[in-house]
Amino acid sequence: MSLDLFSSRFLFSSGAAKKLPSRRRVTFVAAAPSSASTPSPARSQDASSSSRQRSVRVAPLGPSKGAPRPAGGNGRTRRRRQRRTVEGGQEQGGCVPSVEEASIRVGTLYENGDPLGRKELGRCVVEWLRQGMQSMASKFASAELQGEMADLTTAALTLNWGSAEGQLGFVIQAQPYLSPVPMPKGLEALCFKACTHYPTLFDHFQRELRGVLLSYQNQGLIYDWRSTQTWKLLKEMANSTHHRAAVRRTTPRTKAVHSSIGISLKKVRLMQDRIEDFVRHMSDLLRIERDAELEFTQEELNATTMLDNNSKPSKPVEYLVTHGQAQQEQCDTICNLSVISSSTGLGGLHLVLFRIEGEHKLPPTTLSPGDMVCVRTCNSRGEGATSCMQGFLYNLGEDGCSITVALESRHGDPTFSRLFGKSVRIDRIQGLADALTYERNLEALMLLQRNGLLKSNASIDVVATLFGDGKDVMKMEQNCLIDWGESSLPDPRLSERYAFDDSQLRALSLGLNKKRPVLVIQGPPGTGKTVLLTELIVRAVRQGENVLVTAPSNAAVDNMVEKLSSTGLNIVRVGNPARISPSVTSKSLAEIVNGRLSQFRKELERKRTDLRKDLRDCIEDDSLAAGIRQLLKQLGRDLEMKEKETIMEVLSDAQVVLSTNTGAADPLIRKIGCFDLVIIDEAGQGIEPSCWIPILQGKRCILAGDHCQLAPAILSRKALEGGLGKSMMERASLLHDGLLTTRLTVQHRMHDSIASWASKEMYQGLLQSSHSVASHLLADSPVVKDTWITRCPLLLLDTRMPYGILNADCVEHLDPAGTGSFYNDGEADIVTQHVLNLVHCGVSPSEIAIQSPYIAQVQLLREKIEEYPGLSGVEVSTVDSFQGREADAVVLSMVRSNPLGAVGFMGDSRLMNVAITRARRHVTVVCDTSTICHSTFLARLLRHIRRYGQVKHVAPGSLDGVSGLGFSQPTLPSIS
Ligand SMILES: Nc1ncnc2c1ncn2[C@@H]1O[C@H](COP(=O)(O)OP(=O)(O)OP(=O)(O)O)[C@@H](O)[C@H]1O
Repeated sequence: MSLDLFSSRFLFSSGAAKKLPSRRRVTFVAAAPSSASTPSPARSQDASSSSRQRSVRVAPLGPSKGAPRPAGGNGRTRRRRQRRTVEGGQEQGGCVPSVEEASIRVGTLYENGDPLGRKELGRCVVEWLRQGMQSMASKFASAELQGEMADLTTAALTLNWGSAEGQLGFVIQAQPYLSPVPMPKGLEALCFKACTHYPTLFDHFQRELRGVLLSYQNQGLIYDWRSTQTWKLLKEMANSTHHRAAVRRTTPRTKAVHSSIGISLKKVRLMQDRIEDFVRHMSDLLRIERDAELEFTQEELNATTMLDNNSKPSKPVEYLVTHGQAQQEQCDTICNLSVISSSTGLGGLHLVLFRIEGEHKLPPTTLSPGDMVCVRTCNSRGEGATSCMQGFLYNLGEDGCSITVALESRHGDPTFSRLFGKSVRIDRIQGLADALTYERNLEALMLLQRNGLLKSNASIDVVATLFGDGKDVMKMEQNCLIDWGESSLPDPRLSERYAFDDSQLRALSLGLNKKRPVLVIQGPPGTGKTVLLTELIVRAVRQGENVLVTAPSNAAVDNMVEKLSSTGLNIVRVGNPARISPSVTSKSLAEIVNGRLSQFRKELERKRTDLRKDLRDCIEDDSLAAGIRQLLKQLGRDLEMKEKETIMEVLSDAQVVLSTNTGAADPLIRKIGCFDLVIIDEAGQGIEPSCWIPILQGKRCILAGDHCQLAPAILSRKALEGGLGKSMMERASLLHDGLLTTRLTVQHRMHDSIASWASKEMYQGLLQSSHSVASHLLADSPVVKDTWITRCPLLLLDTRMPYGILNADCVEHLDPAGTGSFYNDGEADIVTQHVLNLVHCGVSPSEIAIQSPYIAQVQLLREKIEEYPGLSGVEVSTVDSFQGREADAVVLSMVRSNPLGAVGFMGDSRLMNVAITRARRHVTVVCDTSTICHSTFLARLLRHIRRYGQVKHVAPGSLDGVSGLGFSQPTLPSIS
């Protein structure tokens, strides 16, 4: 249906409404009233001619380009939009609507829901509408007075205002009454929008009609305004289903928007529902995992060997509850300790000093600072008598008799007081269920649920992005609240440190966009995530942002601290001092604060000494002594106060704060307030609840990592299957068609023969090698001898001899400690011999890393390597703990050798991906190929090495060249 408003013929002023030939085709001539309040036939011609100037093609179909949008969006955007429209209108000249406006299809406008609000239209437009509608209302009301109502009613009913066509008819009828009223200058577009909007017009008309009728009633012209024909007719229309449907189409409730994210409240509620489901599910999984951890912890504690029932508790054996050689890797225990003193360390930790009873020294122990320990009192047999108190080993005293443990005392109740005067035992337990971590994860979920979508939440854009749907994200972008584009870099190629490749530059540019709430940097091994993050942090600080950097593990955080140390930024590492790597302690909060307080402490100590001396001198004088004691107490309080002040000073001055994900819940960090940017490194390795701890403290976040490398470590199968093992990074990278993610594609670490295996196996062949590293070898270094080994990027040392013979020394053994770990003595010998060879060739020990997925093998290898002083500096570690790092030469001991072909951990593609890709120039895999090839994944790796590298059959201890390596030879024959 298309109606030309000004070809319409409907003569109100005649007082006789003509019956319309058809409801589908309506033609009117609207005679506008002589004045705003009393329309008169005399002025109708003028009105009609003036209204001709703004002819409108009415076509109740879909909206056209340039049609005013329905109310919505936030005020700022709307105003901007209005301004733009108004400016456009002015260009067309004064009150005359533009051609674009004139051809607006008002079909959707006239029927489009709730009235445009007073705020939206502004006072001038509302006044303009009021005048027009008052004039129309007066016309209706005067018809009632003049007894012409019957005709009017007929006209109205014919138009059937309650129907869809009727609404359009109403809009058309209103035009002649609005035309004579001059539009407020500069607001023509808004007036135009309002005068074609059925609910708005109806709303104003109704209000004005009531006013006019009321004034008639006041003048005594009518008895009760409510019982007039006119009003009843209007109410009838208002109650019609069509009218209601038109108004209901966009009800105010659905149109109400969240003022921070510009999304309708209805959708925000959906988002909140999603958050609540997520929080409920994750909390359940955390609880399941926690139970599994507790069970495991209990088993570990129970497994701690006690003294034999029949043995006499004779000293000094009882100090060390011995475990088997292998068992020491899992659990080490020291008994017969007494509490000497306690003091409060930074962050509210209670540092408790224990000393071995009597004149004895501490027994040899594998305990080292940072180890998680359980502290209990014990009886003379070493049996635990109280429940376990968790803590960390802070340090082992240089006197060889003492040990300090940092115990948590979060509720102001130092429960360790019950340890005083008792015999205490300390157990190191790996995988001890950490109550604090669990509580912090749960707290983060609770905060997400409670505050996630609150206006006051700094990270609301991040929450909305991660829990909204595609349309929500688009809406936020349309409203200019967020921006997914790249920021313009001053000169991206002028990095002081690296010539970044294109994918790195793109990530850098996206990461510096302050309006981007979430960026996922997905980077395969060696693609420069760590160096990129370093650069990003430097530049973010330069653009005025303060940054919180976290990672799931202490090792990964310390890795970032190391990288940032050389940038000149003011960085602070927050966390338990016992768990911070010694190489970065200078950047730890405790160290910095201690440094700043050293003078103050010295001064305070001097005052204390003087006061104590005074106290001794006046011990007789009670009041004087009491006064001195007060002063001593005051000194303690002063120190405490000064410590607090200094901590806050250091933290608020810091441009970058670093901690683990769970460490970010530290009240000291929370006190700093909101960060501009939160960066999570190794994000693929952390469980999602832990990532919410830092994320909720920042305005935007960057997750960097690789979900093809190590995943979060989950103990419970049920929790794993429930999704706890899926990292936030993995989830985010699948959201909104990959909108949040950018990929790094060029690796700058490995020889291409090494990288091409990872590329094929894990990255669909998309990982390219930078030219600068694609062919680099050990032999390229001027200090390394040119031998066939140093010219070989991939080497397989096969413990299975040709014709399937296996050396008896090279079979796997289960750890007798019952840990489930395996070791392989023969393989350990071969690894050691090979490393010796590499060192003989000139490879620096610090550039060699030995890895194995089995802790028992790692322990064995450490012992073997320690036997050779020339090998000191060679890193021996589990694959997990070497993630994020690199070495020129990597030697991997696979351990498994059994007739069943069981490969255990080795079949985990992510683990192998990490293990192999740590190497820059050379990888040696030591294994029993006949066992390993039972895994198709590993068989492909062996094939790859055979094709691009060298294979040798080896036996341990063969110094005569039987192995083919000639281990006794310091220099090896070159293959060239
Ligand atoms: N643009 C570049 N130019 C030269 N070298 C680079 C560049 N980017 C990264 N590198 C080098 O590549 C190596 C790997 O970088 P980095 O450790 O940052 O990678 P990563 O993605 O964090 O690796 P992984 O995930 O395996 O830990 C480093 O030696 C680094 O110095």
